[in-house]
Amino acid sequence: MKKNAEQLTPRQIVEKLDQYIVGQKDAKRAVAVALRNRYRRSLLAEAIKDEVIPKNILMLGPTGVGKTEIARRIAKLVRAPFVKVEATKFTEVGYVGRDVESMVRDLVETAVRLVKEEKMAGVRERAAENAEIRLVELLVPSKKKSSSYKNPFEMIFGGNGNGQPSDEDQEKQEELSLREQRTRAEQKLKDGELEEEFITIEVEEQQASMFDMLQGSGMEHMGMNMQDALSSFMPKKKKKRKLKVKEARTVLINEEAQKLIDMDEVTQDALIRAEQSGIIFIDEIDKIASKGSGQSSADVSREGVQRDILPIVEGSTVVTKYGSVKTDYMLFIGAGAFHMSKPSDLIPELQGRFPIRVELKKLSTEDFVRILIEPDNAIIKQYIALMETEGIQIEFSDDAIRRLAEIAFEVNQNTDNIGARRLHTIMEKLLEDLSFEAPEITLETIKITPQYVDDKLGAISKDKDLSQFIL
Ligand SMILES: Nc1ncnc2c1ncn2[C@@H]1O[C@H](COP(=O)(O)OP(=O)(O)OP(=O)(O)O)[C@@H](O)[C@H]1O
Repeated sequence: MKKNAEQLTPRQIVEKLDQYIVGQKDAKRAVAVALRNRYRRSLLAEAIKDEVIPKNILMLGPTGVGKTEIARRIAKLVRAPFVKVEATKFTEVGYVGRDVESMVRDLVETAVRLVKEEKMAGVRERAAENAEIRLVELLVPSKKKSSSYKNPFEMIFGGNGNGQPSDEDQEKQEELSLREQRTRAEQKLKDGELEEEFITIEVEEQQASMFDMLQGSGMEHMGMNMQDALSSFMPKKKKKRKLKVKEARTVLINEEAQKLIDMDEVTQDALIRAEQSGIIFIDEIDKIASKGSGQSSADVSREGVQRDILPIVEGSTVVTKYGSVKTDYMLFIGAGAFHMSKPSDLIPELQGRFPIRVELKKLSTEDFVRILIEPDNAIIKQYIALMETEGIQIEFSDDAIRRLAEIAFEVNQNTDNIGARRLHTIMEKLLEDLSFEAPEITLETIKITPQYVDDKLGAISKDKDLSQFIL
């Protein structure tokens, strides 16, 4: 299914999003169409293809109502590289114009990780076979170091019980004995009998590259391929580590998979993936819209950030450590509450680049009830699963869930409205004691009733000062 996700119809995309996000139909439809348009564009003849640029989306709505979640889910659905940035970050002291390009660099970084993961998954079977061969070699090294040396396999299982061979036959015998040991080790590995045994393996130490060190120093744009140049001079450090066979296997599979994939190919594919299907989510874009006269220094700085962002959204080439990347066909989703400003307060050029506007609704008590129970990863399902690991069954009655939703709604009204995020803090508080005591509890089923909810949260939720800090 995932492979052909690009070909999903807008209706199917919305259905997929419905599995995770409650309501917000308009926003779901808008991103579904944007995605489908990409697919349509990919089918066009080259000449016209270059003329069709993605229509970026502006999501308007208060915090915690699903803006990021919709964008993130859609990216996951089609395995598109995705990054989220806060526009206000670029108004902070110390940021300079060029820094906005870091969002594109981060996107490429994400794309590289994504493509690498996919390619590693593609060679996993072969990597696992190679890792098994290396494990056998670690357990029974093909060359005996000395006659008194015992390999790890002998340490675990003792010698092979063949007795002392005569001098002239010794070499042959040893070879035979090693071969036999290797066959036995292979079998025991296969049967999972050695998983808990310890072996020593050499692992490469992670070293921060020069380029990584330069990042954020404002010098990264001159980095380009400096990392590659420098890394060829820097020897890779190896370190011995004692690990259980099962852990060593994971390390070895990873190492073998790395060897089997071609990093140049990964980089090339990642650059194309970022260019053709990257999604950049710019949050708090409303905070850089200036409604003032444009005279104050804050206005100037906000407008400055918009002007810095503009070329990226309009389409330009950004240099990254993996190579240059064009931003022309990336999808940009701007998001903000727009309480204090309006989209029309953005500079006209930027407004034009975000032609699709969708408004996300405030969440009601009814929405909260559904968010608690319906999504595939619903919060209540998560807590039930967590407690199950302790042998405890928690059961929420319908009216207890409604009570939780009501409390979340009330606290949002009375303090800050943080949308569905409130459900997380409320649930944490509700189950705080239970989470602590769970390992000692022998009772198998715990029923969460409205009374239980009120006992745990009633007093706090009614006290505005308290709920500000606790819920
Ligand atoms: N409509 C919804 N359905 C299901 N879960 C939701 C919904 N709205 C929000 N959530 C959950 O609430 C949390 C915050 O949502 P999200 O990150 O999408 O907020 P947002 O609207 O992007 O706000 P902000 O701009 O402040 O980041 C997430 O864990 C998300 O899963």
